[in-house]
Amino acid sequence: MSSGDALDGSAVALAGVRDFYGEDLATVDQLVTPWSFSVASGYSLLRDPRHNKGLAFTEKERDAHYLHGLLPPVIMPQELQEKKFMMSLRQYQVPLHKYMAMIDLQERNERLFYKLLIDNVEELLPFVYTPTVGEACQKYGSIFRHPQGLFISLKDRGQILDILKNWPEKNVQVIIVTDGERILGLGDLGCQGMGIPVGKLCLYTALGGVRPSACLPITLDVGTNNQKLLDDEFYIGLRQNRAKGEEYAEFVHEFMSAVKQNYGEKILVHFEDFANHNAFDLLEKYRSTHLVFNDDIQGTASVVLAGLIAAVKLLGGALADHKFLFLGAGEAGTGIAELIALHMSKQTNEPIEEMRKRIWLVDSKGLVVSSRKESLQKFKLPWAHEHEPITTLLEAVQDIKPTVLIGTSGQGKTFTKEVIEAMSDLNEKPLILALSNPTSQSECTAEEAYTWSQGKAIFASGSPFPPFEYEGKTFVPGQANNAYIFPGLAEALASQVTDENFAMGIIYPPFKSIRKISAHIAAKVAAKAYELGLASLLPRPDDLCKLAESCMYSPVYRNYR
Ligand SMILES: NC(=O)C1=CN([C@@H]2O[C@H](COP(=O)(O)OP(=O)(O)OC[C@H]3O[C@@H](n4cnc5c(N)ncnc54)[C@H](OP(=O)(O)O)[C@@H]3O)[C@@H](O)[C@H]2O)C=CC1
Ligand SMILES: CC(=O)C(=O)O
Ligand SMILES: [Mg+2]
Repeated sequence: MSSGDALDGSAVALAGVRDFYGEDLATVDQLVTPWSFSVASGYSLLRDPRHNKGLAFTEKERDAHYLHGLLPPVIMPQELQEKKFMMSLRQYQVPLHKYMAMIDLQERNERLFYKLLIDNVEELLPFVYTPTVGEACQKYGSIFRHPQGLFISLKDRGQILDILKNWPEKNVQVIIVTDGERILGLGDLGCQGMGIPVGKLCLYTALGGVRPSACLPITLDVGTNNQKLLDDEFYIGLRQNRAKGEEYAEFVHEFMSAVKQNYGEKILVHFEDFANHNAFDLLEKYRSTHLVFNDDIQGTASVVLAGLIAAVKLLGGALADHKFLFLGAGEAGTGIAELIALHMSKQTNEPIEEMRKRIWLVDSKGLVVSSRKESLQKFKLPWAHEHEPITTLLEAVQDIKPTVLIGTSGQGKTFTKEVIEAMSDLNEKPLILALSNPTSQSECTAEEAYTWSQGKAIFASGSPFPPFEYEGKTFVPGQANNAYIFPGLAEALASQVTDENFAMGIIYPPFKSIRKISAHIAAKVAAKAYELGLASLLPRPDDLCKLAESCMYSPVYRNYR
């Protein structure tokens, strides 16, 4: 196509956003891809991950699809394949090897991959997701085998719509896009950040039940400022420094326009792991024209609020009785802080400005206070309260006297023994959330939180920690990770925490029941949509939870005619 034509607003309006197949009069001047569809059989069926069943093909299917001779005689049902794969996976000692084995399986046999992930979610999540996915991104160039999403680089300017059309799935419903600048707490990983949208979309399917073909991972390669990667002979991205300013904005705008033109108004664009100097602006810029969601700002806020609502049940009192101190005043920190303030304002009928006064943030320069206003980024301004400057976290804890301490700094080991002890001196049950990922960047470990607080802390973390025994009592740390929610409702998640969970000090329900949790959250979201008159499925089904469960992707092999 002549690239510019589809990109301004008027062309988008004319072009018929749903014309995937190039059949509308409005699009006659545009080039289209000549798609053809055929039934996979024989060797190509075995090489097609979406339809491959490995040794599970029946005699009848082997007859009908020209598979005889291509497989050994045995017919192995999916359950036995699953058992076999789990046995071999457990042999690997190195987490990255488990990650690679899982990715290989996904590329070979998608349904078996998801069956494994769904049935063994607590065991496998740490490999497909944080912490291992962080290491995978750092080494993505060396372990790269097959592309699992779209790489759109600055070289593709003017042709982004064409690039989107190269993706084989037409009915995409959700895109997770990153530009790789703030990958977990590991910083700028450039094009190698692709592991994050790929991993997160696996969770949309495994945890949330969204079909895999509806999910599209995208990395926008605008360069990297990570010199180590630029010098790495196996680096897979553009070897240049990051585009910024207008060049960056125009590139992202072409992408956002092309996405809507190709997939329609309802496509969800989930922004992930952008640096905060772009993340807030992108959310603001596109929230009125696109269905956008920033997981680090909004998803994290929901999950943390859910944990706090549950924790308050354990502690007694109301959320507004608490005082919050954050280490880290970026996307996650200010996103969570704002949702807490909103929630407290709703609960107390007090203005949000009053509620914000109960929340304090520390950044790399110390406590965010009004005397710093001139030099603060916009998203920190609501938190710049009147106070003397304070430079260290320990002093901030001693002075502010928080009941809740939340780590969103991306800096490991910053909740020191002194900090945890100070929290424990101040509170009978200090609530400590070390949210930074991966494990290496966690503000403290579960063991440190429980030991230094002498078993008093209620603790949850962004990456998983195993249960820890302290003086004969077993503490099970919860995982405060946006994986629970990617768009969802905090109250719906909090209501899933049972008395049994509370008894172990957990403020999040276990991941093993995640599909039930997701259905419950989806039902609450749908109920809200009906309440607001936004739902299109009419009449309203009686049991929204059952409906949500019935819509979920099932990884069970299908029978072929
Ligand atoms: N558990 C979960 O679900 C989630 C976890 N996270 C994790 O949270 C972390 C932060 O992410 P995000 O908020 O997006 O990142 P940002 O870069 O937006 O924010 C980081 C903040 O930490 C501050 N900071 C950095 N170093 C220090 C230090 N030594 N002492 C005090 N403050 C410091 C920065 O200060 P300054 O502003 O001065 O630079 C900034 O305010 C990451 O590790 C990420 O993995 C993120 C989203 C979800
Ligand atoms: C979990 C997540 O989104 C992050 O650490 O960035
Ligand atoms: Mg993230």
